Amino acid sequence: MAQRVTVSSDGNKKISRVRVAVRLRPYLDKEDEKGEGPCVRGLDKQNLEIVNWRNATETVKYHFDAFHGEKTTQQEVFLSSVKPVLSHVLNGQNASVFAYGPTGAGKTHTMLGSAEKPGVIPRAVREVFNLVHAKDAEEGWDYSISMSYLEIYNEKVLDLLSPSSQDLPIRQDKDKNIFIPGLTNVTISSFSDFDTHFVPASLNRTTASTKLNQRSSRSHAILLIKVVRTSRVLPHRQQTGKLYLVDLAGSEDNRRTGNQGIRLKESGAINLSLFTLSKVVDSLNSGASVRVPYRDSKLTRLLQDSLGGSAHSVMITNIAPEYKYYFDTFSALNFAAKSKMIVNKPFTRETVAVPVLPVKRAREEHKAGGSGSEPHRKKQKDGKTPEQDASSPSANSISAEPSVMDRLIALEKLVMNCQNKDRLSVTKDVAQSRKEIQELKKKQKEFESKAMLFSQVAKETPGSAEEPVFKNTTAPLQRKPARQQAVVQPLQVSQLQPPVHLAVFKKQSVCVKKRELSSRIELPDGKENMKENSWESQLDTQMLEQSKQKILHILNSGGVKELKSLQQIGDKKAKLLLGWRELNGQFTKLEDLEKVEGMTEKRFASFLKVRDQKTFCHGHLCSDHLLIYFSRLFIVIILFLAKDNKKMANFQGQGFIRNLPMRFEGEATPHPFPIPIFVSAMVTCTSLYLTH
Ligand SMILES: Nc1ncnc2c1ncn2[C@@H]1O[C@H](COP(=O)(O)OP(=O)(O)OP(=O)(O)O)[C@@H](O)[C@H]1O
Repeated sequence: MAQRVTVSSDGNKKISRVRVAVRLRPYLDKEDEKGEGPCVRGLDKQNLEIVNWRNATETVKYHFDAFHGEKTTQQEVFLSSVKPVLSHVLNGQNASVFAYGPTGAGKTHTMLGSAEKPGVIPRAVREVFNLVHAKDAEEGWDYSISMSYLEIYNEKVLDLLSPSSQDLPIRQDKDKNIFIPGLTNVTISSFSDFDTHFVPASLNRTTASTKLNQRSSRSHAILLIKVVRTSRVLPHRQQTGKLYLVDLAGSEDNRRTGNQGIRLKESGAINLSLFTLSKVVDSLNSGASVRVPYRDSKLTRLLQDSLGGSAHSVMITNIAPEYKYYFDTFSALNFAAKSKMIVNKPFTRETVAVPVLPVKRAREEHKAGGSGSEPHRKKQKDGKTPEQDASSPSANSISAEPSVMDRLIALEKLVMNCQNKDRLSVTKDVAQSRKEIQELKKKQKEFESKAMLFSQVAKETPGSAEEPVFKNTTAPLQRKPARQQAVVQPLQVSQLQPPVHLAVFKKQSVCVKKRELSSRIELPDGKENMKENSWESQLDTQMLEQSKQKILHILNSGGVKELKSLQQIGDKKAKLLLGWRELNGQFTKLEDLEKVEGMTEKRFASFLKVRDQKTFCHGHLCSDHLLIYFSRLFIVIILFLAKDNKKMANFQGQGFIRNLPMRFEGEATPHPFPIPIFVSAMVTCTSLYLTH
């Protein structure tokens, strides 16, 4: 009996950049759309250009690993973009191919294809079998191939090979491999065997008709092909390579898809997971110290290995030529451009068989009910087995040292099995065993107390409990410093536009009104007042600017929770905002909000109103405001003491002391005693402060 121990090391990890290919689908047969001409076109085998929406006379150019034009065949896409990564799977490494792009752009066509034009999935599986057969003869390895097939629908992981199963959990083992306990894993011995399982399972996938696609995928589908090869000679090295073939659901603009009800809910889940995918790519590009939000969606959790992980990855971005897809195409190309910055570190996963002490067998027998002949992992009737945690004792890597409990059980077995010995020696053995058992129990208690102590320390250590398990501490990612590799010349020009000044904003609140007022009032000695007035306006403008920047920051980088912290933004609106951002990129100004679906002009106006009120009442801004009030009070007192009733009248005219008692308003004769006035002014200022 032997058990398997992991021997793969970090030493053989080489850097492998995510390969990004773009595929342009041909026009679908609507003659009127062809008349407009395409919004995007290929320049050569790696370059393409798209019309610049900011300036229609210019184009934005992109460079990728491969560009597949509308005439490219399924075979050509497979040969140039997919075939090169397949050989790694036979060497115990992971590889993934995923199709990305807007709805109706040809992802399913690329991945699945049709009977006449088979896509990447059937071609890749056939090729894996071909490679295995070619290798089989020449080397001393035995190969075993198995498959799993799942979809992520409305943030639920569903087993397509076992459709009755519920939402499955996603886990990570101690070697940082992602796996799904309970997911069906069926052994396949030939391509036709694969077909037998795959075709009916594909029919289980959730699809529906939308305005943009008759048969739109409403879920992300992931096919996993696992290749395990075992050396025929001792120590029976075993290498496990996984191939993920992913057909993502397309990003959707619901104004165009016409989605409602359940379709709208599906669309929300799709857009949200694609948005998280985009955030993951951003985090990976911004440096090793940034937390990568893999856990924010099931999709990114599952693709963790393919993005910044240990897989050889290929992304095929599908785009459409029609103008109605323009913004989807533009944002898909930007996503593709930033994805090619990501580097992975593939390595071989290998285990070797090591002999197990007989006591280990005793333990297994004990677990299996004592029969010893029953296999530990039960096979289902049809050869399907649920996936196991690679770190569990039944899987690959187990500590070679038998536990105290194992040894206890083994001792007891020894005692039970010695019926042929004579009584004396049995008694002697039993006494000896008891002694040993006592010692072992003592040892076990020691271990337990140490373990408890250790877990307490771990809890108390700041950050240790919060440390995300997916964080790869052993292999820091290497990334190029430059973030943008796409050649985006016209965009760069337009990005140099001067920033929009706050003063031109539609709803400008108090400060602008004041400025207008001050310019209208004729002051006899206006110089001082103008100065004071502009200083205040400046302060107000700064506060508004700060508030505006804060809101823009939240709009551009916040998740649903942060967006909901904004006034007037509820759960639904937050999701719409995220969707808008996913499709159109960053909000450059608050007015962009008006373009978001469901944000009417009226709602936008009330959003701004609340924003202005918030600016003046919110936390630290209030202290600035208080400062203004007390400065005003100070000026009023000086004017009062200087008996300058005229200036005071001007001051009042501008509403600076609007709530002060009438008698303060510059009487014919100055007040003989200023203290009551001062007290009254203090009370007024405080009440002003509180009421704001
Ligand atoms: N390269 C191509 N050649 C011919 N037809 C294509 C090509 N790409 C896509 N199509 C056709 O375009 C239509 C939409 O394609 P497909 O269903 O693959 O889009 P999708 O991106 O998967 O959409 P969704 O995200 O909504 O599932 C289909 O009828 C498909 O046959």
